[in-house]
This record gives sequence, C-alpha cells and structure tokens, in this order.
Amino acid sequence: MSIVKNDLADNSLNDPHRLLRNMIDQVPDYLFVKDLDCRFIVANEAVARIHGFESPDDLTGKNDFDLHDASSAARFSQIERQVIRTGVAMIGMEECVVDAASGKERWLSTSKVPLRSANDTVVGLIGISRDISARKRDDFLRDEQTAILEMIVVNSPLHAVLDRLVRLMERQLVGVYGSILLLDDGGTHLKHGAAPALSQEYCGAIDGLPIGPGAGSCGTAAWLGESVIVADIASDPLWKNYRDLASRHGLKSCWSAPVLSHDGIVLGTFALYSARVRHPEPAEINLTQIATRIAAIAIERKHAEDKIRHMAYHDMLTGLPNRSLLTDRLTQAMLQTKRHNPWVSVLFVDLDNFKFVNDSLGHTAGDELLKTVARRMENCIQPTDAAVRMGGDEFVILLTDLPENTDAIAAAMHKIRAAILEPMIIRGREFHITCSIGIATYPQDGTDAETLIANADIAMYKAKEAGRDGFRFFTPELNIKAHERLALHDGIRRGIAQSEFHLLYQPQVELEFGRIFAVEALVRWNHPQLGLINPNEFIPLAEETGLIVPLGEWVLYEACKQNKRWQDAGFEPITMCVNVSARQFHDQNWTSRVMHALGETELDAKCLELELTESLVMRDVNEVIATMEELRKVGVSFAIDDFGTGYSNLSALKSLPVSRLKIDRSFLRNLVEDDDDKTITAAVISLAQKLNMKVIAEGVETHEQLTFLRENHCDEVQGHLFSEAVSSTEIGKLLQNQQSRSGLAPA
Ligand SMILES: Nc1nc2c(ncn2[C@@H]2O[C@@H]3COP(=O)(O)O[C@H]4[C@@H](O)[C@H](n5cnc6c(=O)[nH]c(N)nc65)O[C@@H]4COP(=O)(O)O[C@H]3[C@H]2O)c(=O)[nH]1
Repeated sequence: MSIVKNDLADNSLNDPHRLLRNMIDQVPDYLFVKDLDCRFIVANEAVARIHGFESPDDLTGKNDFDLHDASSAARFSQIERQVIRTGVAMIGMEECVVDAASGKERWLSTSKVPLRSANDTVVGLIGISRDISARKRDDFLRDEQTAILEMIVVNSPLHAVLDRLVRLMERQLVGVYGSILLLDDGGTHLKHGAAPALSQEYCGAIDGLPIGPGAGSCGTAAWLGESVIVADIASDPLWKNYRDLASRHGLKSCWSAPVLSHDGIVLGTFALYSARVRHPEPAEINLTQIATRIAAIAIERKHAEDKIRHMAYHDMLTGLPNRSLLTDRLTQAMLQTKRHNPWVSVLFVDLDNFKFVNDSLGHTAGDELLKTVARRMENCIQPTDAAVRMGGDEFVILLTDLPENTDAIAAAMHKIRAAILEPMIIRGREFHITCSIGIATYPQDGTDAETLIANADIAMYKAKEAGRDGFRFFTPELNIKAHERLALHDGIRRGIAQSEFHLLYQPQVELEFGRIFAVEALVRWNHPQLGLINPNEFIPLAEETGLIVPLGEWVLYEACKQNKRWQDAGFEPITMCVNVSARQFHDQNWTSRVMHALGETELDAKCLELELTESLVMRDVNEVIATMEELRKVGVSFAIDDFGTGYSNLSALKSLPVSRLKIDRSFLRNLVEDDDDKTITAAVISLAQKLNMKVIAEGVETHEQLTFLRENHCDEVQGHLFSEAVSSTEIGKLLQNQQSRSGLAPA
C-alpha cells in the first residue's frame, strides 16, 4: 500500500501530464487525439502497438493513409472530417479493419467526438476504439449455428448443411481446413460428406476410406469411436498409407473426431487439417466438439427422414416396395417404353394357400411365409423389374423392357411360379405354396398404371376361379365383364347399405316323420329399378368382388337372429342352414365373424349349420378342415352342398367334420327316367351313411322322386314338393302347424 502511495507521490501525482499518460497507456482500448487534418497528436500505447510502433510518439503527425490501406483510410478519414466539420460526435460505430501487415480482420467499436478549444471552436477530435473481434466471432458463430439448425429443420440437403458447417469452422479457426466423412451403408467405409476447402482430388482419394486401425486419423477415429490427433502426418504411423497423398496437398496435421449419434453409434468423422505441424488449441477442440454435435443432428435427421420415406414406399414386413411406389415405377417404365417401344407387364400374384398357414400356424408363421415368397420373387427378376407387395398375400411383379411378344413374359412367370412352389419348411412342416397369376401388358391392356394393375387383378381373379395354381392373360372380354360387374358391384354395395336384401327360408324335412327339422336361408335382392333378383344373378358377382363378405355377414346375422326369434316365440328349436361361399370362408376373420353373430343373436351354435360347396371343400382340404374344426368345437355343424357335382376325394371326405351331404338338384331332375342318376343318387346315399353322415336330397318336386328316395333310405328332403323358400312369417305358420299336427306332409 505504501509503495503505491509513494509511487504515485513520486511519479505522477505531482505531474498531471505524466499521470494522464500513465492512465491512457494502461487502457487496453485504442485512445487518440487528432488535429483538424486528422493527424495524430496523441495516441496511447495500444494504438502504437497495433500499428507496430515502439512508442506512441512515433505516431505523431501521421494520418490514416500512413497506417491503413487506401480504401479503409478514406473511409475513416471521411468520418473524422465529418465529425470535425459538423461538431457532432459519432458514438459506438462498429467497423471492420483489416490489418495491413497480417491481413487479419479485426472488429472495432469506435467513438469519435469533436475536440473543442476554450472558446468552443472545434480544433480536432478525440477517438476511442475497442476491439470487439471476440464478441463478433461469438455472434457470428451463434448466428451461423442458428442458420445451420434452421437448415436442418427445413430439411435442406445434407451436403449443403455439412458444407456450411465446415465453412463456419474454417472462418472461426484461421489456417485450418475441415472435412466431414460419413459412414457408408455397409458400415465398413467412410464416404465423402463435405470438405469445401480441400481439393477434389484429395476428397476423391479419401472417399471410401476403410474404417480400421491405421486408416489415417479419420478411419482410426471411426474405428475407435474416439478423437484421434495427429500433429505430424509425416511421421505418424496411422498415416503410413496416406502420407504422400497428404503431403502432395500440403496437409501437415489432422485432428479427427467421431460424429456420434445420440446413442453413441458412429455416424462419420469431423476432421480439421492444418498446413502446419501442430497440436490443436483448446478453442479448436471446443469448436470441433460443437461442430460434431451439429453434424450428428443433421445426419441423424437425414437418416430418420430416409427411414420415413422408405417406410412410406415399402412394405414393413417384406421390405418390398409397396403399392405407392408401384404406381410411380410403372408410370416411369411406361414413359421409358414410349421412347424405346418394348412392353411392360404387370403380373398380379395371389398366393393360394396362405390363409391355411396363417390360420393353422399363426401369424408369425404366415409372416415368415410372406417374407420367403418375397425373397424368392426378388431373386427371379431383373434389377430393372420390381416385386411389390400390395397387401395381404397379394403381390405385383413389374416386368420392364420386354420384347414385343409374350414368350419372355411367360418365361418370367413360369420361373416365378416355380420359385414360389419350391418346398418351404415352416415350423418344421413342409409347405408347397401355389399361386394364381393375372397378367396385363402395356400398351395393349392399358395405358395408365391404375388400369394395368386393375386388369391384371381381373385376370388373376379369373385364374383363381378356374381352379387356382394357374395363370391368365388379360383379354378385353374380361374387361367388358369387369365393367358390368362394376355397375352391379356398386349396386350390391348400395343395396347392403340401404337394406335392399331380405331372406326367405326353405324347410328341410325328415323323410321318415315329415318333420321340419331345419330351414335353409336364401337371400333375395329387392332392386329399386330391376325388382326382385334371384341369388344366382348376383351371388357369383358378390363372390368375385369380395362383397359376399359383408353380404354374407349380414345373411348370417339375420338368419341367426330369425332362428332365435322362432325359439323365443316358443317353437321347438330347428337348425338354420346358411350358405357360405369360398371367399367368405377364406376371409381372415371368418371364424370370428360366425362366433360374433352367434354371440350377438344369442343363438345356440348347435342350431346353426353352414353349407359349403363341394368344390370349396375339396380345393384346399387341409386348410378347410382346420377352419371347420375351429367352429365345430363350439357346436356349429357343416353340410356339403351340391354333392356329386365336383370331384370329391373320397378319402378326404372321410376326414371332414361334416354331418350332412346334400345331393345336388341336378341328379333329382331326371331321377325317374335316368338310370345313371338313379345309380349315383343311391350310391351317394349309401356312401354318406357309411361315413356316418346324414344325406339330404335337394330339389324334390315329385312324388316319384320322393318314392325313390324313400326306397333308398334317404334321410331328409328339401324341395318344392314340400315348400318353396318362404318368408319368416310363413315358416312360423308351418312350425305352428307342425307343433299342433306333428309333421309336414308333401303338398
Ligand atoms: N327348381 C327348384 N329349385 C329348388 C327346389 N328346391 C329348392 N330350390 C332352389 O334351389 C336352391 C337351393 O339353394 P342352393 O343349392 O344352396 O343354391 C343357392 C346358393 O348357392 C345361392 N345362395 C342363396 N342364398 C345365399 C346366401 O345367402 N349366401 C350364399 N353364399 N349363397 C346363397 O344361390 C343359389 C340359388 O338360390 P335360390 O335361387 O334361392 O335357389 C335355391 C332354392 O330356391 C325345387 O324343388 N325345384
């Protein structure tokens, strides 16, 4: 304390001039006074130092043109002259000054005020400048970071974001060159990301750099997941294989940091190169950390975006392109074709027995099957073709660049069918999956993606109808039918919504006692324009278009409800027989629909019998048995309708959980005069009874037919001889009569 006091007393306090000199030299800001010609009169040591003078006195008499480049000097001088001329101070002006010797930029905040004499005349100016370069750098860093983050938010291309990030680093750190490398798809190499200041040749040479120990700073940093600092490339063993390359480009040191995802996965590297052999400064390390974090955000965002785009255009399960991508690819293929004239074909593929695997072995097994089929399809096609999953067990194969004949299409199709048919082991069981294929070809079968796909679908449906495991080329006739179907299809859909359907019931009678033990539900359509339509006219279409599923569900529900109503009205319980078409039966939710209808209507399952056609049952016996068993367990029984019209596999018939065979009407028609029909009918009756099934003859119209059936011990009959299909009220009356008279006699 006393020393300070003495110093002040000795040196300064007695000499105000010296005191002031001391004061202004201690200030880190630049202080100066200039005369009316803008020449220095006084300056502090800071001003002298920055201009490379030993002493502030060396500045006396100099002006800005002696110290700065011409344009900066002119700028400063103009402002100073204005302050002197107007007498108005200029406060806190920010200006950028380029150091003449080093070329370095400095930012100053400068105030210049007029210097006035005792009589208030302006005699010069006083200036004070503060170096605000550090603050300016921080501002710039913050603004640039914000701008880069905004670029990430608005999904700017990744290379543009990384490029700007590297440039930001290069502006902040003088004499370094940045480089970002990205992990490639295989995860074993680094590919070029951004390096705006490095030569193309250098970037090209390190594009595809392997990840591993000894692969330069970046390959090693990605390998270790840690920063790698190489101060001297020329001597560091990590650079053994890349030394000459770096030297050719004047790169002496390289500090690389891994770019890590939020959960620590290496996404790439961020490297800074220097043209001098040196270690990084702490500030450089800090900035690199900030930059790697921003790079990680940008890369992760891009990955997420790629994933979302992939998910939007691909099927999650099989990884195949989905319907949205198909439309795009098909449209592109057609555009290409317009230039070169080859054909483009759409193969609509539907697996025949997928439901069986799915239902019997569960969804995981079904998924496995679909994935295997997808891989097999992919292996059969050219890189320019596409295998697409449309949903469920439906696929489309797009064949492009085909010669103008069907040979190549047929060859590709047979290859696909054969590949799918290869045995498939799922859960230890061997499966042979068949498929039905419909083919439509551009330009003859359609000139837009939607039409081609729809026509291939129509052709596939025809192939399926013809007995599965087949294929069908689209023809215009199919299309005409398709249009008619479309109109009717709309009608059926509207009819369901507007309750235009109703049910009639036809009694089924025990031959021995004449008792109605069951009724068959038969649907009718009361069309608003066409009047009453019989099921033969619309059921096949409803089956084709899939509308049989909602229609059949309504029939089932209505029939169960009606049967319960009769029981609630006090009639003895009878069986309700409901026709089930193949499409309904194969629908994924079929069993649960039946259970739901029973539950909702509270009908005892024992009072429901489902009639399946012989062809439905025999087509996929194993699959059908599995579904039937599920329902039989709860009490539902089954009958085979139209028996004798198909080609029954008799051994399969034995294993079916069926309680009744229905002899088809066609055998009854000429029964009396046709010996063959007599033989067949008698054989069916005997066969059914040997298999412990009841047998019912359908379409009984005459007493002669009835006598024959009786003589041959047929159990039950249904036909106009007893009753046509009638309303629920009529059935109520018949049941009422039966209860009072016990039995329905032939008319
Ligand atoms: N000539 C003559 N015909 C007789 C005689 N007895 C019964 N029929 C008719 O034979 C058909 C018997 O039904 P189906 O074989 O199951 O044949 C049914 C069935 O395959 C289908 N169908 C009817 N309703 C439904 C339904 O709700 N769902 C499904 N999937 N198919 C249905 O439509 C077909 C025709 O039904 P319908 O026109 O009601 O015709 C009924 C019935 O009216 C007879 O003595 N003489």
